[in-house]
Amino acid sequence: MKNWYSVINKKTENILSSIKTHAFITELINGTLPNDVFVFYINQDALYLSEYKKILAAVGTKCSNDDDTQFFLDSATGIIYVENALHQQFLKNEKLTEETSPSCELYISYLSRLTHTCSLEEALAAVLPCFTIYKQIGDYILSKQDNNSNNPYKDWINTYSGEDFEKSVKKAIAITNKYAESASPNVLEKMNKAFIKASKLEWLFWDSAYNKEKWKI
Ligand SMILES: Cc1ncc(CO)c(N)n1
Repeated sequence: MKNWYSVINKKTENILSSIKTHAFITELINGTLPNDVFVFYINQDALYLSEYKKILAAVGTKCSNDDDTQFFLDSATGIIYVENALHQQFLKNEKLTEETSPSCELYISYLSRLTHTCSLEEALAAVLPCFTIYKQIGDYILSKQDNNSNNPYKDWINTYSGEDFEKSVKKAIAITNKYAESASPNVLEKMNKAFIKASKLEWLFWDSAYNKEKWKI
């Protein structure tokens, strides 16, 4: 199938718009998101990213094309820098937890399971929303900023609406589309499921941060 991403992107428009209208995002846009909620989110995101980078490296080693492998290994390395920057800026002087929230754990575990026990095509489809949704949400938030300099979260906003991230998102889409081109209908169906599930988990991640989700026991 040609241009698989544009088809699945359309199919998941409802998930993207649910993220755009989520209180976490609307309050991030107008700068009223409570600091403790943002800190909870960044703390969980740091825990998420430290596993996600290993997942990207694993996806990279599954690719047979050298350029594709390099891309995922570079993305994994890039995440280490992002993590450190976010840590230093938003988490200094904060009390942090090492315990992943249930939704964070679920997202990491889902990606890890697909990467290690399913086909490369499914793994590629599962990790893609982390790129594409953050790009779309980053651009959306930036488009709603009249005076970005007053927003306490502007550095976070600029990270995901920037050009470097855009290049990387385009490349991730191109690689996944290339594999989809020669995939069977059965594999394409599995790729769709993985992309949809991971997109829902993106929504859940914001929602769980907004509610400062705890383990019930
Ligand atoms: C949960 C989540 N998904 C995607 C990204 C973008 O890398 C992120 N930082 N966190």
